[in-house]
Amino acid sequence: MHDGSGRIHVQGLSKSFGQLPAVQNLSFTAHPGMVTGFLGPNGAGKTTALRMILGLIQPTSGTATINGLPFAELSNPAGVVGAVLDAHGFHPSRTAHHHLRCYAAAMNVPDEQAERALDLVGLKIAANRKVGSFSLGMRQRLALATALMGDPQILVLDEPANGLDPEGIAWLREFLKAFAASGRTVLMSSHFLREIEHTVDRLVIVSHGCNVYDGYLDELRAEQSSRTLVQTPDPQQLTVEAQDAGFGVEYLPDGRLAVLGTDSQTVADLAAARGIALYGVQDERIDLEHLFFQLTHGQYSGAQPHGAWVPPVGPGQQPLPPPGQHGPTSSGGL
Ligand SMILES: Nc1ncnc2c1ncn2[C@@H]1O[C@H](COP(=O)(O)OP(=O)(O)OP(=O)(O)O)[C@@H](O)[C@H]1O
Repeated sequence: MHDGSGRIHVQGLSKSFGQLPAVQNLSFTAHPGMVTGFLGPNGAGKTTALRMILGLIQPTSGTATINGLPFAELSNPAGVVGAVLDAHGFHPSRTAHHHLRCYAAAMNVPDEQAERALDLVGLKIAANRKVGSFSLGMRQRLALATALMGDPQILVLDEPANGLDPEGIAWLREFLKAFAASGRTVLMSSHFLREIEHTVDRLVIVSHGCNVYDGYLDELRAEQSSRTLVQTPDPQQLTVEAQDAGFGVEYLPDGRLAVLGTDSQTVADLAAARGIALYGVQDERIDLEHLFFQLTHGQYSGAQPHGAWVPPVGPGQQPLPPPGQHGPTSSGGL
């Protein structure tokens, strides 16, 4: 159990490469005891921001601190932060075990840490195989094992699910949740919301280098207007009752009613109390993927829906405001 002090704090962080503003005025905090997802389309600036947090590149302006200090000033960096930015670059003829023992020597930690780390990431069975024969998913696990060698307080992971099969993704999810539940901190990037939506507690969404959302995933869901879709032989009466109860109502082309801002139980209770028959009632699932597309204002090429959904913001129009108080944290535009 860690003491809960592992905190990453990013304040007004910016980085330009020549004329290109890769990261613009980025601010957020990754808290202990939580998995924070750092989400954005390709090229949104995630890796650049993570590299600044880890002291690998200098910001153009702003600060990134870990436990209140820039990474370079941490007295025991491997014991504070374990990072995976890239699952390549292993020596192909070294075994996984040999690779980790080299790290153990470099980090001045006991060799047993190598076995422990391999065990933690489920690679013990491949400990004596040469890394050159590893799949991308196995390399991801080995990279994670390397990051865990110092028994760090904080994990910083750039696209850790890349190359993992569904079983590997499920394993990673449980691993990271357990890591955070022990009072430690996870900051993980992804460009694919569905991949991390069951893993993260908080979300920082970036687009074109700027924050467009910073808050809890549950709040993001809750702030979206929800609808309950209802099939009834008496839509007019249900409309009157729903409106009297303060809910908006829309008529759908298929004959159903959409009752706005409530849930199926409330609508069913309302109908039952007034003796209105219902043939079907269903909460509309909030499609976070569409929401992500909306927030990133079309920068997210991977979220292009299958021809059915049209982004709510057209060229030249103002972007829709992000939800609630977690709205735009930068005026840099979506
Ligand atoms: N060293 C560099 N020199 C010049 N431009 C760079 C450099 N590193 C990143 N960039 C540019 O900065 C922008 C942000 O890149 P970055 O890799 O941080 O995005 P990302 O969100 O991590 O994307 P991806 O999901 O594709 O990895 C991109 O336009 C990229 O081409």
